[in-house]
Amino acid sequence: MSAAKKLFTCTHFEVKGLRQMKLDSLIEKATQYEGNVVAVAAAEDEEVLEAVAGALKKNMASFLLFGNSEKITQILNANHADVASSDHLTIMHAETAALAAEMAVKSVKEKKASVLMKGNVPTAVILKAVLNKEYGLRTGSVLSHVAVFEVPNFDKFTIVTDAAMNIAPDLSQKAQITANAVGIAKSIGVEMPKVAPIAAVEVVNPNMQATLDAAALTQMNQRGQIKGCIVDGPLALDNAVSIEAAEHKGITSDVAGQADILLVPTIEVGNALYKSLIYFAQAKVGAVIAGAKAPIVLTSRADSAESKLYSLALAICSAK
Ligand SMILES: CCCC(=O)SCCNC(=O)CCNC(=O)[C@H](O)C(C)(C)COP(=O)(O)OP(=O)(O)OC[C@H]1O[C@@H](n2cnc3c(N)ncnc32)[C@H](O)[C@@H]1OP(=O)(O)O
Repeated sequence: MSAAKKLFTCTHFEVKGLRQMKLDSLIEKATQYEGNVVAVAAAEDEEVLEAVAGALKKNMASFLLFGNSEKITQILNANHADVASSDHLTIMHAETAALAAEMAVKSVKEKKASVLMKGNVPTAVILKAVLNKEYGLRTGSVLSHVAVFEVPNFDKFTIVTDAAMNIAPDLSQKAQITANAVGIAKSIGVEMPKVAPIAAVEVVNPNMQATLDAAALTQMNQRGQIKGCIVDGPLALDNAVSIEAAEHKGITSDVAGQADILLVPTIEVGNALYKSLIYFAQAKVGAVIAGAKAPIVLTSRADSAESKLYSLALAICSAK
């Protein structure tokens, strides 16, 4: 597949005088890239095909749909007749979901596709295929979940990592998770992301591992071991995202109150933050797994169709 051509850089919208980052801008940006192909593993799923149809209508990418060809065709004809015979859709039959995952992963490995998307296949099955030593998409780095939020009343994207893959990362894994998130941030126009390793407090407490790791990550950043970003922590969530809260605590920091990336210490913190933003703050989100040979969209049934489209757009924007 030819390299995607990047033509579009603006990701801002002017909203009532406020320069606000909108996830819709990622859809617009994704349409400006050329030649992206998304391999969908076990595409026989109404909601996944709704996202595929939405992306096709916006000319975001071409799709290789692996799975039960009869069911895929039936769903497309019944619900998306307008795109069912699109030149940008290819259906490849697979007898089982596991085989569909393997075929989709192999198509990415063979550079026939630039993005992998999960369909009607358990997360563990597709991740096993991704991590397969023979045909998988390992790079030697940690794979991690990166979620980009548009939070009401916040004028920039808030990136949360890792809310869904790494359970209790150690310091080395946190450094790689940071690098993955920095790569995603840059792909959506955040040139020098500010990273806040989150803890319960903003001072080092030897009894709180999150604060020790945060301080070490800060030092690693200052010594050039974590590049392309500014890391400063530990920070509690309030002093990471609110300048007033940071000032109230007397924190002097390039990151406090302005964090682009919230690096959470464990999956529980990240998952609760992720879901709080959606359910309490009505935030919108797009997310990918980064760190593999290609970005991976792991949709879940709870995701809205809009969120699946944002995730696809994010994956396309970050595909190399
Ligand atoms: C945010 C909204 C969406 C959600 O709520 S999602 C729900 C919450 N998420 C989850 O439940 C998933 C949590 N994570 C997990 O269960 C596991 O870590 C995960 C991803 C399934 C992997 O676990 P296992 O399959 O048991 O893997 P394992 O530990 O036995 O390792 C097998 C080989 O894979 C490697 N591996 C595992 N995780 C990796 C990673 N993140 N990056 C890179 N490599 C990774 C691991 O090193 C091992 O390699 P090797 O065979 O020793 O060479």
